[in-house]
Amino acid sequence: MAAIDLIGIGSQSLTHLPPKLTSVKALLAESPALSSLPSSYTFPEHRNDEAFSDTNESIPTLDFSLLTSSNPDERSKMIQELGNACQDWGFFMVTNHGVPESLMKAMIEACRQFFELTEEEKGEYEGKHVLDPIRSGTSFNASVDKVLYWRDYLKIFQHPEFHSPNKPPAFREIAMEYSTRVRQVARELIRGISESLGLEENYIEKAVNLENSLQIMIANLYPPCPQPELAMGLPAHSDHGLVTLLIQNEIGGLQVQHNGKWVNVDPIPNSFLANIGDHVEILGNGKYKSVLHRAVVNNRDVRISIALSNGPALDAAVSPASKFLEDGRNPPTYRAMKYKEYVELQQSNKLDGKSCLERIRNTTI
Ligand SMILES: O=C(O)CCC(=O)C(=O)O
Ligand SMILES: [Fe+2]
Repeated sequence: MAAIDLIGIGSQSLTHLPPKLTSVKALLAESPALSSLPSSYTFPEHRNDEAFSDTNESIPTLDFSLLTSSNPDERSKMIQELGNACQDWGFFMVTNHGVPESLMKAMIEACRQFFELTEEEKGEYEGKHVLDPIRSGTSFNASVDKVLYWRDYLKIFQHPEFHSPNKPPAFREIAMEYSTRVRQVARELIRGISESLGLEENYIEKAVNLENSLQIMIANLYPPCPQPELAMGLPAHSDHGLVTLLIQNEIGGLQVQHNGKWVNVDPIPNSFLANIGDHVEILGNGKYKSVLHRAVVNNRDVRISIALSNGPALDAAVSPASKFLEDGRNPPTYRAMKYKEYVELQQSNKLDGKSCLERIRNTTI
């Protein structure tokens, strides 16, 4: 594979991550003419060997306004569609959600500006424990990842307590408004999902103590990569919460598992890409699957994505709804664990291409 010269001024190759470089951004600032991927980011196995969908399948699109429609027929039709989307894909696009496009763009811009801060400024949030309310870093879990991922991140708790970095100055106000609006969309989706599972509309809300739900903003930066086919932005994983709502700048990179094959997802502008997380899979005792997805990188454009993970309250221990256990004939597939412990379990380990649910699956059945 020919090495690609990112900005065309000669070539330079790095085989090791220099000490003290804490982000992909810093690596590229230090070596702007980097033409080959440092070995610390190179995956030995070839991604192109994996099964790719050869059909033109695309994830379903749901019109959010119909979910909140006062017309009961429209609403029940939409609940049915939501249930089908959860069962067939675990992923769907949400349009007509009512969150202003200008706010979505401002949020992406604020995150871009955060990543532009100096390493020193970002350093305040580095090396933190997984339950610290603000943390930034690189890769997924750089202390245990054998090969580093081509990704820098910022993770901030937005609820039940709101947190924000102090810089850039506009971040706080934009994030406060954005996360509040997204939480409203997430709550409606959670109600719809509850109903689509044949449960009371507010069953999930009560079971997970949604009033005190943990909402985390995860901003991901994927700079252009000299040999993208050898690197990975974020490996296959499922999300730990209930519903994740994702936006991105206009650059694609997300791939979703569907029927055992990878499918590229190109979101339509001004929409959310939604997916269900592990805790919806738990609540339905496996009826809806929390689907594996990953982010690949490219050699041209900076990609920014912002995922808002909406989960149970930290101290809620969620278990399958009794309806799915059918008087004990279907034993629970997962053992109950406090969400706090589950988040710690997922975030403190390597992402190994499997869902964290594998770790709490009951093996005696
Ligand atoms: O960057 C992406 O599109 C995926 C991000 C993601 O899956 C996550 O942050 O959990
Ligand atoms: Fe994810």
